Amino acid sequence: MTHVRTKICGLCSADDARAAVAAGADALGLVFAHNSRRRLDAARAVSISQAIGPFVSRVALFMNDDATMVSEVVESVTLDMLQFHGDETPAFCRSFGKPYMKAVAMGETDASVLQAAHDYHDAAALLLDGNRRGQPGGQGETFDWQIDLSAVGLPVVVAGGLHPGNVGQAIAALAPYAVDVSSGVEDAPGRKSADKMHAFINAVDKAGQS
Ligand SMILES: O=C(O)c1ccccc1NCC(=O)[C@H](O)[C@H](O)COP(=O)(O)O
Repeated sequence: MTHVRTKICGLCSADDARAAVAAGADALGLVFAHNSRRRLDAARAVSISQAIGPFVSRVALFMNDDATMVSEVVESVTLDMLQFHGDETPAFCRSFGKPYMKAVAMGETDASVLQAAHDYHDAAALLLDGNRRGQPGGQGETFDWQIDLSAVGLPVVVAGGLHPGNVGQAIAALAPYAVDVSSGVEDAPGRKSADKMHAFINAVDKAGQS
């Protein structure tokens, strides 16, 4: 039996954050990327972060945002990890003194997970997302799960187009450390569904038992 962890991304309210914690999420994602429809301002991010209880990780997302903006977020919001979705270099990712996760855009044929694992060898994890390079994540797009991750050497988080009905298949195909979901547990853009979050985490737990 494997405990596959779940990160729920793109929380836009304190109520949704509480519901995600109640559903059993291991980590919650707060989006600060300048090009996101789920982007938070500092005041809202602080209120969401305060609503998240202990033992649940708070992860802040960025995509080609400038260092000053990232530093301001790191200074004003309680966070456990940073997640970078753009062309940020390894030096940029590690420069904020927080553990970080680097996203790899899998929605194109030449995405090399092994190259990313080599370049970002000090990352806490690699997150494989279904978007094309340069496009924002969180669009509900899957990627081809028929890939061999055995040589990656870093924890892998699978994201992109997951929902309660397909996350079991993704886990069976890729045996990831964790899965990450945003659109697949929403009722409307930026509004999470407590029922869908429960169904998603139940499906993850079930897949980890088989
Ligand atoms: O969510 C966004 O708006 C966003 C914008 C820019 C970069 C990344 C963004 N989101 C990343 C994610 O939410 C996750 O990787 C997510 O699990 C995948 O999203 P989805 O396919 O909607 O489940």
